[in-house]
Amino acid sequence: MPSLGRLHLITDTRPGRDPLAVVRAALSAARAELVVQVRVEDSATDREAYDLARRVLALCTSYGASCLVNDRLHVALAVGAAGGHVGADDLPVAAARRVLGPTGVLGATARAPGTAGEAVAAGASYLGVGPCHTTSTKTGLPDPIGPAGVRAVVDAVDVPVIAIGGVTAARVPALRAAGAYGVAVVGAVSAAADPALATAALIEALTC
Ligand SMILES: Cc1ncc(COP(=O)(O)OP(=O)(O)O)c(N)n1
Ligand SMILES: Cc1nc(C(=O)O)sc1CCOP(=O)(O)O
Ligand SMILES: [Mg+2]
Repeated sequence: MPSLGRLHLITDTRPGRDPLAVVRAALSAARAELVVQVRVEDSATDREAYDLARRVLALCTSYGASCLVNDRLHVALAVGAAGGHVGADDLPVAAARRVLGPTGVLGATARAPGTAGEAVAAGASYLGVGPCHTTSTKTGLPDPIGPAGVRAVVDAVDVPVIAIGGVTAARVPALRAAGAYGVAVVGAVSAAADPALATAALIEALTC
């Protein structure tokens, strides 16, 4: 399995966004250090998800970066992405592992040590852990767990923990100190005035 990048950019496909332009800008700054997770609205069709994933994968490939697909593992397989990410409303982790096979990158959402351990035992190769801070990108989430919540999961598992939810470059040091291997962001890059500059700041915070 290839080594996992530390900065995961999740596509923002809410109305009025231009996810491909943001991905291009982020790749120009982070290059092979970036993982792009293609995430579409639940209302998007499989064809829309497939078309976006195909385009994102082509961009990632030209920079040596990895591409994952959120939720829709058949789309991940169809485009030839490196893997996918599942959460509580998606395929169970063990089923997702069967779909992706033994070498696919499989992320699973975990919010507490118990479920984190179960996800790893079922075949997750990394965990998305959060929400670390308040986010305006997704509704219906539990209260933020903060760096201490991330630390609790890190201490329980032996796979990389990717902290998610309200992550900014300024918040990265505390998350790293809590043991996070990397971070996943939507707004910190997608809503930035200069997405390339925002990506560079996140990479600097993750690698300094
Ligand atoms: C890296 C990472 N962590 C968590 C999530 C959230 O996944 P999930 O809980 O399935 O929620 P949706 O993103 O599908 O709404 C993620 N996508 N990536
Ligand atoms: C898609 C998603 N999942 C989360 C979780 O905690 O499971 S938080 C989140 C949104 C992350 O966006 P932003 O970086 O703009 O806060
Ligand atoms: Mg999901």
